[in-house]
Amino acid sequence: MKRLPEVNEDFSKLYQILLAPIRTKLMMTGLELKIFNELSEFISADRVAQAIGSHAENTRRFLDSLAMIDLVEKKNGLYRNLPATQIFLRECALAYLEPLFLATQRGSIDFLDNLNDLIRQGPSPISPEAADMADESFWAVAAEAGVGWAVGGVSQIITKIIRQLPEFPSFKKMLDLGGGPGIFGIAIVSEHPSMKGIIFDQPAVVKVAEKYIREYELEDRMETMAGDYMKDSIGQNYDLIWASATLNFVRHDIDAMIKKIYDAIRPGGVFISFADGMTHERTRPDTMLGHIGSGMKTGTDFGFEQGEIADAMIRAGFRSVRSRTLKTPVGDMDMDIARKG
Ligand SMILES: C[S@@+](CC[C@H](N)C(=O)[O-])C[C@H]1O[C@@H](n2cnc3c(N)ncnc32)[C@H](O)[C@@H]1O
Repeated sequence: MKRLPEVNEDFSKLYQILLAPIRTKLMMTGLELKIFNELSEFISADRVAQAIGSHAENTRRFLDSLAMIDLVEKKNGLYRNLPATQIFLRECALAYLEPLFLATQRGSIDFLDNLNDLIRQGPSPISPEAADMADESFWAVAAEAGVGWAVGGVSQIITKIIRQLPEFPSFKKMLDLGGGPGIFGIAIVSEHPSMKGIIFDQPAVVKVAEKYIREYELEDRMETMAGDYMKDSIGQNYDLIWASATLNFVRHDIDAMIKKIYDAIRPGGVFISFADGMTHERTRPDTMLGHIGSGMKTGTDFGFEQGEIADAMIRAGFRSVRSRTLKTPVGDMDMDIARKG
């Protein structure tokens, strides 16, 4: 008789990894069908099917699966959005995440379609992805997609910290460097009674920021500046420079960029960087998985290691740097607060 092998490990984590794409497919299909728009109140599968013009039985099966992955709840045969679904996945929601999720799917998940080839052969010498990232219109689309991550909770996390800085009441002028849609700059300026703000980004991108400045009725206090922050002037005499998820693009020349930021800040001013800070030999946080595909395709490692930016701030001459890791819905991010003497 042959005995069964002895098994002391549990493979449930492996099975969850296997099922993960099903979860993604279900949520993204729910968004595509706009099914969450119908589920603000408890409703039957038949009525949902009528509303979206779908097959009744398969709609019921689909709704059951959405309940399995905790996007909706089911009670007495009726379905309703759970709170996060109601806030983030309904089309009319203020913090609607579909554009962000679609961009992430394209840039992080679809990028892995040829993973086997990428691992065997390395990046292609002519990488359309690298060309995309060098194209400002790519970033204009990314700016629209990025609104959800800033509006959907991250702005609230960062403004809570910034408004408590002892210097905050005396701030007169801030710069949101590489600000994309400018939501963080808008959120910070909105916390202050009089501070003015400038959103700096590439020409096509600041058009998106201008739209949001108008939407949040801050035209009298906010403006944009277009250019390449490595080559062009970024202005001067700022009390606060805020740079979120952007210094990655100048990681290769971080000292020059941070010196430029240092010079643009008035004495006593503050520079805050908000960026990834990888740990455990570049294996944490796992949310950096989103960058695996672009890294392999373009042959670049954009991700910062924890402390890399803080060290560059000290080298540039900042008097002090305080760093903290913040939990955000898209993973841990490091905030480095540097003060100029
Ligand atoms: C990932 S997005 C971050 C946008 C925004 N700060 C946020 O956190 O949502 C990076 C932004 O940096 C901008 N950027 C990258 N390199 C730049 C450069 N050399 N000059 C100006 N903007 C740049 C891009 O156009 C893009 O809007």
